[in-house]
Amino acid sequence: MEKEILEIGLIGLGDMGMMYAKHIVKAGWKRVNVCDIPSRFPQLKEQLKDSGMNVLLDGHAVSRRSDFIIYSVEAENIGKVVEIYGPSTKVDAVVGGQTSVKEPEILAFEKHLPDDVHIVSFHSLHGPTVDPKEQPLVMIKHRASKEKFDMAKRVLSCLESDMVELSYKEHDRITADTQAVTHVAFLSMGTAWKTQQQFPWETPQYVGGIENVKVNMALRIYSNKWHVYAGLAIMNPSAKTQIHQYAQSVSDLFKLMIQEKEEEFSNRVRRAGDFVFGKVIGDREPILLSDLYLDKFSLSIVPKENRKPNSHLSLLAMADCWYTLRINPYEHMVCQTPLFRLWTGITEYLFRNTEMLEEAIQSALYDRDIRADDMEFYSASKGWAECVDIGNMIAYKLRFESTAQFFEPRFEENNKLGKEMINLITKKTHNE
Ligand SMILES: NC(=O)C1=CN([C@@H]2O[C@H](COP(=O)(O)OP(=O)(O)OC[C@H]3O[C@@H](n4cnc5c(N)ncnc54)[C@H](OP(=O)(O)O)[C@@H]3O)[C@@H](O)[C@H]2O)C=CC1
Ligand SMILES: O=C(O)C(=O)Cc1ccc(O)cc1
Repeated sequence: MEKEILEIGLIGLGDMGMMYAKHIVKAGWKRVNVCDIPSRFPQLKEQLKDSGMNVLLDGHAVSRRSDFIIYSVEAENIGKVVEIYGPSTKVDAVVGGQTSVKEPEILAFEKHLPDDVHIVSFHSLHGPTVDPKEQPLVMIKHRASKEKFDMAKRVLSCLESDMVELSYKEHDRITADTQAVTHVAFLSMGTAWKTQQQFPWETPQYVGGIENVKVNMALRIYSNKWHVYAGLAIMNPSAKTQIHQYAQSVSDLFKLMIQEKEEEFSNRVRRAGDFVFGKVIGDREPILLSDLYLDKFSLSIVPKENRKPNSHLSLLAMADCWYTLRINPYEHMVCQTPLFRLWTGITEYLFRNTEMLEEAIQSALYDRDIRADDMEFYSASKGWAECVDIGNMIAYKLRFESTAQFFEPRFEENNKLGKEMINLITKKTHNE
């Protein structure tokens, strides 16, 4: 009955908005009102004429008649868009948003929505091409009665995601670590490869299991829309501290490496490893059982026997950053994205594997070939951290797009492998 009466509205019909709308229609909600910017109205009306969606001209039309309105626009635009359409919200409706960072969204809702509407925000912790089933979905009951919150949960239950209730501040603090820092690490790898005009699949340091994760996930990020990553890094007030520390950890370790200060370097790495992984080893099954699992996801043309050891500066710095900020990544698994899980998985893999860790420390200190790569990685991570710190969206876009262009020819093939890799790691998550 409810599915026939209640009207669900979506403002913003990009990748995520469309994914939500399709699931909601499929679940049997009969009145799903959607819009994108007004200039796309004629094209969307034609394209979606048999979709079961009711395409409307703009956010005013959606807001006036919908009982549950979902904003699914770019984080940098949320303030402006809510300012325009918020005052048209139907009395007693529930309003939510799907942006990746919650503070700007909640502030926009508080500022521009009438007092007689409810606010329930949320965030699917995966991209639009990942099956939402059993992926985390953060639910934020910000200003809502229990009855309205339950209604929002009933509508979103069609995603079959695992709902986690948090406050918006908790959400931003945790995702600064699970998402923003992870992205900076992968973005920096991409920038470093591009600066050297080096394709990692042609390079002997990037052969084998955990290297495949680095290459694949870095390219996966660069194949997506820059505004998603820029928004969640630049607009999240907690992200700056964590990204700054990651770049600082890269810098501190790199300085010790080039000075060949073996004892200090190796003590610092082991201290971080003990703090982050010391207690978990023995207590829980590793995220990645074996890097052999990941061997089949290679883009590499270099035979495995020609592999060269890698210093894994990016992973050593991650552990150092967690240690310095006293962050336990396992406590953040409630907000894990597939990327964060893979990233934590390969870091854990390195630290659990004594031989591999020793090899990484030795190559970090004494392998001069690797220093060139690590120097570029150091400088790329500094550049990304500065860009986020200054908060310049245009600089972020230019940095992002110039590297994306370099890798573009490999996106299609890479994303096929990435999808399989994410399926594998997701299956393992739910077997735990
Ligand atoms: N992509 C991802 O992996 C994930 C993204 N998110 C979040 O979801 C949100 C949407 O991301 P995503 O779908 O990927 O991005 P898209 O760029 O694909 O979609 C955003 C859409 O909003 C539209 N839009 C902008 N202004 C208005 C307006 N005034 N009225 C109506 N529509 C408008 C845009 O239109 P146009 O482009 O024509 O201007 C665009 O179609 C972001 O906040 C992102 O952070 C959350 C989880 C995962
Ligand atoms: O897994 C990741 O971190 C991604 O890159 C996909 C993504 C991007 C933005 C989100 O808000 C949630 C997921």
